[in-house]
Amino acid sequence: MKTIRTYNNIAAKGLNKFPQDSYRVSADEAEPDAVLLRSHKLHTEALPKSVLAVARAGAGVNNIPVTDYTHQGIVVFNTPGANANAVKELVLASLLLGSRGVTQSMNYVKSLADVNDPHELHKKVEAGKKQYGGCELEGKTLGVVGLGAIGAKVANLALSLGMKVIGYDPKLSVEAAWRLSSNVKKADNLNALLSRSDYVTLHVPVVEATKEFMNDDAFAAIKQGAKLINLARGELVEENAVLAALESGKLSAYIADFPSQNLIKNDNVILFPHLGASTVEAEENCAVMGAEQLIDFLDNGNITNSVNFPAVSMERTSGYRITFANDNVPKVLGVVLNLLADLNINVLDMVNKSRDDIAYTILDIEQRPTADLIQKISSVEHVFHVRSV
Ligand SMILES: NC(=O)c1ccc[n+]([C@@H]2O[C@H](COP(=O)([O-])OP(=O)(O)OC[C@H]3O[C@@H](n4cnc5c(N)ncnc54)[C@H](O)[C@@H]3O)[C@@H](O)[C@H]2O)c1
Ligand SMILES: O=C(O)CC[C@@H](O)C(=O)O
Repeated sequence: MKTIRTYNNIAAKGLNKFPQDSYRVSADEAEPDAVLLRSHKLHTEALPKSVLAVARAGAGVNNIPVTDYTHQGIVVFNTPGANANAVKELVLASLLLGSRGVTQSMNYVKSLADVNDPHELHKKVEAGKKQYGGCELEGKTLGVVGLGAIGAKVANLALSLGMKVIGYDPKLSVEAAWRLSSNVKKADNLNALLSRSDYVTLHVPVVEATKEFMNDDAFAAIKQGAKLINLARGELVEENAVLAALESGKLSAYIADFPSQNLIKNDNVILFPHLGASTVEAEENCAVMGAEQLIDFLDNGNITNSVNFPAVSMERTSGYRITFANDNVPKVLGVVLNLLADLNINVLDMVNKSRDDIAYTILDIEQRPTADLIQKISSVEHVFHVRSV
């Protein structure tokens, strides 16, 4: 029986993917084979030695100490694109909330709850509305920082609303570029985007290079009166810089799903809880994708959508499969293959891929691997993980 430890609320549709006859899934597994989680922070927790993989039902992996896990041979997965539509739709709401005084005018109407005379109410509603007039999105410019799964959807949606769209993504993958309308204009650098955009929306991961990249310098470059939407991560924005930009009027609104005390107190900030991906559909998509990736890894050794290991998959040609991970240095694969040859073990199929410092191999062999063989492969210099699956 394989075991999965869950953190957070994982959608039942995903949990139901684990076959009940071969998997036990709960929040209490003490020595799980794998972990399935959402935003729970693993940085301060020691994982049991039994854990082979961690799947993040979501996009951002900043709650997982990925580098440490890589060195422990733990494969970390995420679920790219599975919640992109949910975030795109909340960006649309944010664009409108930032433009039309919707929340403020709703509060004004609520404040009239005790005005019982219909004529008086009508007079007050009509008189009050002029405070909440806004402007339209059509014809305005949206700057999209990060054009991955979410950024591309947001950019394409904004074009359909009649907005002009500028994008900035120095690491844009070819696959992501295919998803993007050719009407999205490319900014050569961040400041070129910031200086031309009426609205700026952030869709990049938090990594060393992006931590607090929206700082005083960025706000100095931003167009006067711009509005900033951040449904990516709070850490991307330097909080004092955003407050100073709001104070000076350089920024006219900040809309985010990462509240803090200082932000809550500011009238030009519109905040939600961390809600970007909280739709039934997104939660199910993420849970299903995360579960399927874990099952394929635990049952077959295949790796899809890992953030630290190479993508490696192979159809099974025999019932006997060995997988191993090693430092990405010469000769390791040759040594393992020689070891098999010396034992007269025929290799039926094989795939080997590398990513940065890590190499990963799947070997289908003609006979059941013995514990002694697994031990011998484990002992090969630079091999740090071996499994018979
Ligand atoms: N609020 C929420 O609930 C919620 C939901 C989903 C994702 N997110 C956040 O949004 C982020 C993006 O999600 P995604 O699914 O689009 O991820 P993604 O990996 O598909 O796209 C990220 C894009 O950012 C680009 N990028 C990286 N560094 C950059 C930089 N310095 N400048 C410009 N672009 C850069 C990458 O090249 C990539 O194209 C996630 O990492 C996560 O933190 C938040
Ligand atoms: O799980 C969630 O609710 C949020 C997920 C989101 O932040 C992500 O990075 O995908």
